[in-house]
Amino acid sequence: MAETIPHLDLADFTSGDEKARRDFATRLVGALEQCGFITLEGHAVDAALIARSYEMAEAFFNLPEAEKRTYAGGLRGYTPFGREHAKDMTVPDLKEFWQIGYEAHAGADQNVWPDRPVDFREVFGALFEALESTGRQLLSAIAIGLEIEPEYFEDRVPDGTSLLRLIHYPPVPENADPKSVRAAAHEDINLITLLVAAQGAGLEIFTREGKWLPVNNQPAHLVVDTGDMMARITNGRLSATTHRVVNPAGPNVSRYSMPFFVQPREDVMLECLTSCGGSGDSPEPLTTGDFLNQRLVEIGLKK
Ligand SMILES: O=C(O)CCC(=O)C(=O)O
Ligand SMILES: [Fe+2]
Repeated sequence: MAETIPHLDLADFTSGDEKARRDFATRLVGALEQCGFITLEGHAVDAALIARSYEMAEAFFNLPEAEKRTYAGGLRGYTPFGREHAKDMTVPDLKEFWQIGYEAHAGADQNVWPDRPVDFREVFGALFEALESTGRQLLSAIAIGLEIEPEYFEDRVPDGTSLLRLIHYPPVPENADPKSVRAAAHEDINLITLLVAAQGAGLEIFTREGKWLPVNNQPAHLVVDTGDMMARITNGRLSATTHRVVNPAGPNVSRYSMPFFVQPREDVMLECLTSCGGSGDSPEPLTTGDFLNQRLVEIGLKK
């Protein structure tokens, strides 16, 4: 892999003719195969909405700890500092976060909304919608690039378990365990992640050449990567690239980021795609719900 992350323009897919769409799909799958990460322009997530979302996230995380904790306890809503850890890590990540899912999702996990700041629901409802529609376009391009039915993901993802996560990494506390970092090395769990460019450096990916490469993308671009569910259904063709968020090298200030984790409905089988089989050693099919439960226990979010 080159020492830069491949960059694509989604407008080639959303506004292009048939050939441009197919080219985009081929380039997207190729870039994800080679690097596991891309940066993306030409998407539907408006720069003003991103700026407003960061203001809103900052206002929420500035609320008193006791107030934030009234929204804790489930997968959606608030997760306090020091709860989640990367798989196989003993020390927690240095972050707190808030999660939002599909309003129409059936089942126990339902959205919660804080009383303050006002407009929180409106702003993050709009951000969820913009990321959700961009995610659907990317999945449809991936389906075309993988030569499966273009509607494959469209039939499995809407109203499912996808989550928008608003993360606050506070200044690193003086008494933090020296081994803990903002986000320890991990692979994402889901099909794809759309990451709204963080304010401030810190994200690094582990390249296929075995080096940590900082991600320095422009604020208006999204960072997109593939997770373990995608690796599983493509039998490793689109593998999940390890990444981390390192502690600040300069001033010890807060960092905010907003990943949108795209994943299917609970009952959807994670089984090898017809175009990716053949080696005879593809992973056992498993439901999305079972896979998620297993991973949420491993990272300390479920007992
Ligand atoms: O904060 C970031 O830039 C990345 C966060 C991340 O990798 C994750 O939440 O899975
Ligand atoms: Fe991640």
